[in-house]
Amino acid sequence: SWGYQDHNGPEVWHELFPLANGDRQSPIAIKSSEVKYDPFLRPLSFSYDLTSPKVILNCGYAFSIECDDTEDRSVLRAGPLKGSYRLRQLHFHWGPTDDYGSEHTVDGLEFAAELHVVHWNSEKYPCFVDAAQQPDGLAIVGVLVKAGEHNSPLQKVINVLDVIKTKGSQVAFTNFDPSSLFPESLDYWTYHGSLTVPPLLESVIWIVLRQPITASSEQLATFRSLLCSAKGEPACCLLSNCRPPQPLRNRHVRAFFH
Ligand SMILES: NS(=O)(=O)c1ccc(-n2ccn(-c3ccc(F)cc3F)c2=O)cc1
Ligand SMILES: [Zn+2]
Repeated sequence: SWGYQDHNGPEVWHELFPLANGDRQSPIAIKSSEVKYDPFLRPLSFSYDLTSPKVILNCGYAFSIECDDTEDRSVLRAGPLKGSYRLRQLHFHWGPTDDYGSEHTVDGLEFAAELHVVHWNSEKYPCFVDAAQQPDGLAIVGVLVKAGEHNSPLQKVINVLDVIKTKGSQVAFTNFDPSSLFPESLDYWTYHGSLTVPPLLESVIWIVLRQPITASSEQLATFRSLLCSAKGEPACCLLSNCRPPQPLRNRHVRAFFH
C-alpha cells in the first residue's frame, strides 16, 4: 500500500488515488507576496475539552491523537469558517533531518515538522466520513514546527511514543489540551485544499498559522524512531512522512493579518 518510500511515495500515489493530480491538492508553497489580506476574515475561536483526546495510535504513516467526536465538546469556529467544526484528531508530519519535514512551506522555507489539528463540520454533516466527502467538510489547522527550544507540552506526547513503536499499536492518551501546542499568535493564512495523505479528499479548509512553534532536535528525532512496520515484521523507521507542495492552480491564499 501507499507510504513515503520511493516505490510507494507521493510521486506514485496518483496510480491508486487519481485525486493526487486534482486542482485543489495540499500542501502548497505559501508565497507571502502573493497572499491577499481579507478584511472579512475573523479571529480563530476554539474551545477544547481536555478529556476529548482518548487514544494515541501509530497508524503506520504517522502517530495520531484520536479524540471522542460523538458530541460538540471540542470545536473550532470563526476564522474563515461558517459554523462550527468538531475536533477529530491531531498528528504530525516530519522529515529525515531537522532541515525539512513540514508540508506547507513559506517563501521557500521548509520547517522541521508540521502539526495538523483535524476538525469536521458537525453543523452541516452527521459524521466525519460524510464531511470528508464535502468541499466544506473539514477544517485543519496547520502549525509549523522549527528546530530549537525544547517544547514541554509536546513532551507529554513524545513520552508515550516508545509504547506505540509499531504500526497498529495504540495506548490511552487523555487529559491533554491540543491548544497547548499552538503558538502565541493565531495569525493565519487560509485556502481551500485537500487531505495530504490518501485518500487526498478535496474537502479541507486549511488554516495555516503564521507563527511556528519549536521542538528540540531530540524531540524531533523521537518522531523518526517510530516504525512504519507492524510487530513481527522487519523493522522499518518512519523517517519522513511529508508530502511536497502541490500546484496552486486556480486558488488564492488569503491572510487574516496585514
Ligand atoms: N495530513 S491531513 O491532511 O491532516 C490528513 C490526512 C489524512 C487523513 N485521513 C486519512 C484517512 N482518513 C479517514 C479516516 C476515516 C475515514 F472514515 C475517512 C478518512 F478519510 C483521514 O481522515 C486525515 C488528515
Ligand atoms: Zn497531516
